Amino acid sequence: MEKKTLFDKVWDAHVVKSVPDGPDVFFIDKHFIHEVTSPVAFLNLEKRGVGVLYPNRTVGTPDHNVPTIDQDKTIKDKLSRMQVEKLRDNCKKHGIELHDLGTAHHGIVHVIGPELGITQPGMTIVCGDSHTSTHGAFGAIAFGIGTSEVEMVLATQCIMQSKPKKMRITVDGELGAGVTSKDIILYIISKISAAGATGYFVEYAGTAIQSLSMEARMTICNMSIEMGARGGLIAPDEVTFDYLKGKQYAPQGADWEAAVSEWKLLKTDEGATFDKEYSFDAADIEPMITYGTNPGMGIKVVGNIPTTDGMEGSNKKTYLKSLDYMGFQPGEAIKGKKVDFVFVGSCTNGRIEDIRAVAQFVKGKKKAENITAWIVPGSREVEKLAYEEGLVAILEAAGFELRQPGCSACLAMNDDKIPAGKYAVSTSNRNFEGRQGPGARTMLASPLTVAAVAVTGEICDPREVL
Ligand SMILES: CC(C)[C@H](C(=O)O)[C@@H](O)C(=O)O
Ligand code: SF4
Repeated sequence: MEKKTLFDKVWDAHVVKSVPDGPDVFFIDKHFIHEVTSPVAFLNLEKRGVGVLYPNRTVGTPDHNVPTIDQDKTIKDKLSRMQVEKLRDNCKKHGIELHDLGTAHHGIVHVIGPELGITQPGMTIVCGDSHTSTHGAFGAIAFGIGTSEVEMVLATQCIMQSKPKKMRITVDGELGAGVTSKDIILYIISKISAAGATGYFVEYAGTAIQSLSMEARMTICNMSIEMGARGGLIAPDEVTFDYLKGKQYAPQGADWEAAVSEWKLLKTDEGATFDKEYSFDAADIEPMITYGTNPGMGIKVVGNIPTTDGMEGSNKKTYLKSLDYMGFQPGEAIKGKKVDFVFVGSCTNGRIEDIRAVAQFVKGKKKAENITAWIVPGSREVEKLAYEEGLVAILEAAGFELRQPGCSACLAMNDDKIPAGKYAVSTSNRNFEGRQGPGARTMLASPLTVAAVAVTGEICDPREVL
């Protein structure tokens, strides 16, 4: 029998029609929409007089540009208000489920999908958003699409897709103390570069990956896109099933049993081949931080910023430009650099385990005076748990400011902007120039490292801060 990878199995099960030498017509099980990339798609449908084919396969939430204070009041920013209102109108008109601002399951689209059990193994999932790759943690094929494809999915529940190449990244062994899944993915990207997986769909495998919780797996799949991959996925296992069991949209009763036995088949066959393979040893991974302006520019927190040795021409120029933006010199240590802001949130690390990790670390401590510390839960559910578990009290006592759910300072489309020239250590996924505000300098790290930085006020090794 033909040996198949997990990716092949899910892909092949969703091809409606194979077009010789052309892209496949590909069926989409679930479609998430948010306020930024859906309005034009709906507008075009309207112009064409076309409806939404399967409204119950689409779920919406406003997340990108919503304010994170006073969410019960009218949104002040005009563009944001218009986009959120458009999303509301479009969902209402087409009978699409919407988790609106202030409702129990509002939040970042990639946080609420898994939380509600909408995201399930073996599914195909799309959203007009690159970090749709997050959902791959469940053994789903999940990827971002453009607005014209959003329109196509709304109208037909299908898109045209050429099958990407397949890559497997295996991480075996045990993680050291203070090393988290965020460090794994920052490490991988630093090794293979921000373009290293371009054209591939990545399967993450190995004992270090299997040992992770669902939330930690989501952090890894989330950042697949930051190394150029179309998406990333992890074979579902007992951890996945335990996470999903009893969730609102997960199958129930006899359907649950049937689903789990199907899901258990979703793994790469022994002997199946990949177009490219990488292997890493978990023991080599230490707490990581980025020093530059793409997520591949990462080093261990105890490391030095690379020198320009061996770099030439435009590469060297781009590298120095990036360091100049960050205000860093080649060869210097990153530890001890003063920081102004910390941001805990986003679809990478804005889930309850992340907030627990930060709260546990800062309990009984105070943030440093030079630090402004923002904590933005990924969803209302996360916010609720953070209150119930007493985490908010701990964080506020330490001097953190809690905001309401949304993308917030991850991309600073709302008022949550880091001022120009200031340094932010952030649990999010992108450190591009101006990402967190014009002129803002972003350094990506794990929630644990961010917590340690909040307390010391400078780049530090969380393993050394008691
Ligand atoms: C606004 C949206 C289209 C964008 C994306 O696709 O990822 C955003 O979520 C981001 O993280 O940059
Ligand atoms: S939290 Fe950040 S990365 Fe995630 S969807 Fe929002 S803007 Fe994009």
